[in-house]
Amino acid sequence: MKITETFLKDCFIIEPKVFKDSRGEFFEAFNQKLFQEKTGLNVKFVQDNQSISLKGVVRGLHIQKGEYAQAKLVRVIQGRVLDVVVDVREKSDTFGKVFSIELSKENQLQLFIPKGFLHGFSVLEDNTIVTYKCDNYYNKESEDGVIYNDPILNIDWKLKTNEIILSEKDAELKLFKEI
Ligand SMILES: Cc1cn([C@H]2C[C@H](O)[C@@H](COP(=O)(O)OP(=O)(O)O[C@H]3O[C@@H](C)C(=O)[C@@H](O)[C@H]3O)O2)c(=O)[nH]c1=O
Repeated sequence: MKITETFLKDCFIIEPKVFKDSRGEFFEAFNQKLFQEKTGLNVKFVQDNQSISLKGVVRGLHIQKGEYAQAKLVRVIQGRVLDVVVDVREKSDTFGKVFSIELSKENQLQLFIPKGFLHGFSVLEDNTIVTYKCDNYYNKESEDGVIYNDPILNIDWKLKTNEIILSEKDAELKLFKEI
């Protein structure tokens, strides 16, 4: 397992060690001990989520605030997404900075997102399955978010404008300057 910190502190790219043989392949999708050794972070995951989406879907940008803040470990088990995070930790040197990475079934990369980040992804292939571990439970009242096409963040979601599919909730999210 190779773990590399992105230019956003505490946000890591994880590349699992894949064992291939005549049957197929095997990899450890998560190993608490190795994760802690290589990141220095003691994260305890309590919820696993999975979504399946059509090409063109954008989910995000989402965050849970306060006592329900969540760190997440995201991977794709079918298809391809552009995974996007924004550092909104008030005292961070990289506040407001965006990081994005393609996660796919093929590249098997994972992104660890610390608490205090907005998170979203655009779906680049039909029937893409995204799964992610969270270190805190879902809490509707703690949800907040920023609209995907915020002019300050100016994120390139790698989709054509006319193919973007949003939930009603995501279409009404606020601007970055309001969060
Ligand atoms: C996120 C979540 C949703 N739900 C329910 C609420 C709602 O009825 C339905 C769909 O929820 P949403 O529309 O919020 O799902 P979605 O837009 O996929 O929300 C997710 O987006 C990505 C980008 C994240 O980072 C996640 O933390 C989460 O916010 O599922 C849960 O029961 N538990 C959960 O943990």
